[in-house]
Amino acid sequence: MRTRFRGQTVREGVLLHGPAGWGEFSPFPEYGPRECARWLACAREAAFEGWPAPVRASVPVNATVPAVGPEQAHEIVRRSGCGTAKVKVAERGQSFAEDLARVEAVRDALGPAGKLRVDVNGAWEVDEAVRRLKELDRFDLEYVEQPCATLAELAAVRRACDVPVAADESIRRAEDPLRVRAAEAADIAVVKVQPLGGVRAALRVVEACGLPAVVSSAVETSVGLAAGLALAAALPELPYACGLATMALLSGDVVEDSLVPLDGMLAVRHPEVNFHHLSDMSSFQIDSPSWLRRMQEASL
Ligand SMILES: O=C(O)CCC(=O)c1ccccc1C(=O)O
Ligand SMILES: [Mg+2]
Repeated sequence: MRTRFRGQTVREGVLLHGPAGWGEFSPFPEYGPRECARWLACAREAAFEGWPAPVRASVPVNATVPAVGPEQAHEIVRRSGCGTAKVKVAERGQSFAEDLARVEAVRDALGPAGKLRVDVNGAWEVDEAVRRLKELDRFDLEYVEQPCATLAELAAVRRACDVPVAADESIRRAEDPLRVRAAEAADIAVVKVQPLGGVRAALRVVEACGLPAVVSSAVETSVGLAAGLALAAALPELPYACGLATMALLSGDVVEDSLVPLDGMLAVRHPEVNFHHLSDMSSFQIDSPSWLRRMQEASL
């Protein structure tokens, strides 16, 4: 990876090939077999079934800004060509002053017409969230993603402030979407295809949830991103830019023609792995026995 993201600097996973094309199985290191079963179902769907028909040929995407300094944040947004940016805030070990400086730099790079959202990854208490969102909203927030950890806290933030609330971590398990709706905890659902078990499973989650959806990546290669793109392409409504411009966070890819946006849009496609690309790069290393074990355990 180019910069640390979610505390990680290396991204690992398995690529599957089947009659429908390539699939990616790349659960984060801390995920156990039960959770990994859904990630594997997503890869299997990509390789063996393929995806539902798209209703659009391209998808608007946001630039993703990790918890970097303001100059770097400005540069990331400027180079992305995207009119929407999502900024990570509340990174462990950083101050709120650093968040403000990063968000200010991103607003400057976007200009007044750009859309700017922040992602807290559940790190704030309710009072803290309400106070900080009031301050951050001087940079005009489109929404805040997962300001607090629990549904009750999300609902409290939503009642107390004007910034729309998106649920991300609260959507990950199949039984959660209905509870998000019942708790009136969010205005928007962030959906990721691997943790939800594939494109069809994620479409069902969005339908059950009844909220506008933002498709976001788990920082995959172009093979994994293609599944998220297929979901975004198949959703009946897509009112927000999606978090699928994350190839910019990785230092390498496994396909020739990477899924990177042009003028803030990703063209819908399912790219093929390029073997030359893989074998040419000494930077691609993987511990195969441990990944085979993870796949087997996820299949039980
Ligand atoms: O949504 C985006 O812009 C990019 C994806 C992203 O932020 C993300 C990627 C991997 C794991 C968690 C998250 C997250 O949204 O919290
Ligand atoms: Mg998030």
